[in-house]
Parts: sequence; structure tokens; C-alpha cells
Amino acid sequence: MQSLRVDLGSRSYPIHIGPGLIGDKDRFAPALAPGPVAIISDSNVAPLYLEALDKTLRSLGKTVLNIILPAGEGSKTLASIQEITGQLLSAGFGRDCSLCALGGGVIGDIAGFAAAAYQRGVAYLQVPTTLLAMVDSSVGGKTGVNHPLGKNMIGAFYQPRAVIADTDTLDTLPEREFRSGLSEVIKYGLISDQGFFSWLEDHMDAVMARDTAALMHIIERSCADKAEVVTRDEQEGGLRAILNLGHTFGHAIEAASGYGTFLHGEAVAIGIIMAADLSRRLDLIRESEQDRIYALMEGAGLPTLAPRLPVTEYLRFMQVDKKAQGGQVRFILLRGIGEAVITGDVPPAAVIQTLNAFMENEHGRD
Ligand SMILES: NC(=O)c1ccc[n+]([C@@H]2O[C@H](COP(=O)([O-])OP(=O)(O)OC[C@H]3O[C@@H](n4cnc5c(N)ncnc54)[C@H](O)[C@@H]3O)[C@@H](O)[C@H]2O)c1
Ligand SMILES: O=C(O)C(=O)C[C@@H](O)[C@H](O)[C@H](O)COP(=O)(O)O
Ligand SMILES: [Zn+2]
Repeated sequence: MQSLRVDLGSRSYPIHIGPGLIGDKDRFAPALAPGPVAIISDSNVAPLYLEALDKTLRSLGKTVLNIILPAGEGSKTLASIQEITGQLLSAGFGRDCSLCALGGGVIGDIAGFAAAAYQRGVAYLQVPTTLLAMVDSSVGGKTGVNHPLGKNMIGAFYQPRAVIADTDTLDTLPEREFRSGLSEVIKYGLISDQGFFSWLEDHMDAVMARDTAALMHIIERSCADKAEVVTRDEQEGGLRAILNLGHTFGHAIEAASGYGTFLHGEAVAIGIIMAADLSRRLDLIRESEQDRIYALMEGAGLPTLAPRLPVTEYLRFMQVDKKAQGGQVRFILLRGIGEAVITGDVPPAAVIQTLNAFMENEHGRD
């Protein structure tokens, strides 16, 4: 097992990564509030891992309530928050309860927001079971749900009490979901960790084969890179926006093509390639660097073609991006591999050139 810490003063918490952790009551005990526990999971994950977690929590003397939502992005709605809070109230759960998010990023985001809102805030733990959730969504306290007009539009910054990533759960993760998580891993290399990007170029075969040591390395390095950013800027006053590389385009792809058509990581992979294209048009990166990014995404089996939607549709969803300031969309661009830049003065003509290029020749590379 490896353990890291997210240092946020009184809101600090550990991240534990390793095999068999769902059965390790000593990881759970220090993070739980005194009262009962609700496990929030989804219809795919619950049959696989809920019984084991339930048993661990009961061995700590806890009363346990199970709440199971339909699997998939379609559940990331306010209706799910209503469902969870309704079940908590019916079971008589008070402010001394804890919620355990057992699942991928969808469950983590929903359960985290339910924890932030229920009786104005109760304890919660992240027990991520997808690669994407282990490397990204379980860490940093961004919680929330979608709105038909935009992704993650309703939510809160609310930190978990612990992140407990049982790497054994990755054994059952479908291949497409595994690959989806890799785009967020590649993102860390691009925004702040050139050495990690090079390591991924050299070890992608081992990663794709789910080699144990390679998986431990990418999860640990990703969590460390994310924790470093979150510690310096918890609520995205500035720096944290770099974690959004590829997301301005990516969120537009997810929303405009209907939530769930593209997995989040797939949309982010395409979005990162589009952001690299825009960075090259603005002479921030060289074509050779753009080629390396494209090659690594392809090597990870991720999609690189943007869906053919009207450019006006892309622009409509990009306009509501939460990073916009004074009506001006801000982009996360690359100044090289390993260095991100947050910029609010991208000429609209350049953005439209990138969008047109992807719509015309499908991959956006002239
Ligand atoms: N809060 C954040 O900082 C943050 C960061 C990145 C992404 N996100 C959000 O995370 C979501 C995507 O998360 P995701 O990719 O984990 O998707 P997901 O939660 O939908 O999980 C993917 C699929 O795999 C299934 N699954 C999960 N674990 C499994 C396992 N071990 N074995 C078999 N099946 C399993 C799930 O039931 C689901 O069908 C998006 O909504 C995205 O916006 C949030
Ligand atoms: O933690 C962050 O900060 C991120 O931006 C991580 C992203 O990978 C993640 O998709 C996040 O949910 C996006 O947040 P949003 O504020 O752009 O909705
Ligand atoms: Zn993301």
C-alpha cells in the first residue's frame, strides 16, 4: 500500500492506494463520523463490491444503509440527490452519519455533493473503483451534478475525509472504461510533469497490460500531481484551472452529443488534442510536440476524432464553461509538454480555425 496526504489544514486527508483495501477496516475507522454509514454505489459496482464494504463497515460496529443508483452519466442529476437525501431522511440519518462513495467518478461526484448538501454537510469517504476515479475524481473535493445546459453546473467544493483506492477492483473494469481513465493520467504529464509524460511514452505497453507495478505508479504519480495543485489552490481561484486542460472542448463534446455518448475521459482525450492544436496555431508548442501528444493518446487506445457537430453547437456549450470571466471563455493551453498556461485572450478566429479543422478533416491536423 502507498499513502499520500492532501494538505488542506483542518480539511486534510489521506489517499491510500493498494490491493485489498475494501477489506481493511483500519483505513476506514479514522475517517468515519460516529453515526451510521450509507454506501452510495451504482448498479454495476454494487453486485461486485458492496457486500465486502458493507462487511468491513459492520465489523466496525456500524449500522449500514445501501443506496444503489443506475450506472452511468445519466444519473448525475439533481433527481439523484433528491433520491439519496430522501433515503437518508427515511432511515433517520443525522449529521453524525458518513457517506461512502463506492464506484467511479459519477458516484463520487453525486455522493460528494449529497454529503455537502445533506443537513448542510456530513462526512464522506471516496472509495473509487475506476482508474479515472482513482487518478482524478476522488481527489480534490469537486462534487456535483450536470444540467442539460452544461456539465457539472450544480455542485460544491467539499473535501472527503479519506480516499481509499482498492486496486483489486480494477480487475473487473471494462477495457473502454480503463482507457478512458488514461486521458486524465496523460493530462498530468502535459500540465506539470514532463518526466511523467516521457515515462508514459516508454511504458504505455505495461500500463495497457495493467501490469501491477505500472498501475501503482500511474495512480500514485497522478494523485501526487493533483494533490500538489489542490493544496495550492483548493477552490480554483487560479492555478487549479490547469486541471481543466482539454475540458472546455471536452465538456462541450459530452453535452452536445448527449451525456454518456462519449465517456468523460474520451471527450477529454479529444479535447486535449484540440487544445494542443490551438496551442500550436498560437505558436505556443511545436508541431513535433503536438505529434507526441497525438501519438500517446492513440497508444492509449483513446479516440482522437471529434464528433461532427455544428461549430455553433460547440461554441454554445463552450460559452457556459465555468472558467469564463466577464463573458470571455478562458482556455488551458500548453506552452510545451509539462507546462500549462491559463489564457483569457485567445483570438476567437483561432478557436474557430481549430473547430473547423476538426470538422473538415476529422483530426484537425493540416
Ligand atoms: N470531481 C472531479 O474532480 C472529477 C474529475 C474527473 C472526472 N469527473 C467525473 O467523473 C465521471 C466519470 O467517471 P468514471 O469514468 O469513473 O465513470 P463512471 O462512474 O460512470 O464509471 C464507469 C463505468 O464503469 C462501471 N464500473 C465502475 N467501477 C467498476 C469496476 N471496478 N468494475 C466494473 N465496472 C465498474 C460503472 O458502473 C460505470 O458503468 C464524469 O461524470 C466526470 O465528469 C469528476
Ligand atoms: O479537479 C479539478 O479541478 C478538475 O478540473 C478535474 C477534471 O478532470 C474534472 O473533470 C472536473 O470535474 C472538471 O470540473 P469542472 O469545474 O470543469 O466542471
Ligand atoms: Zn476530467
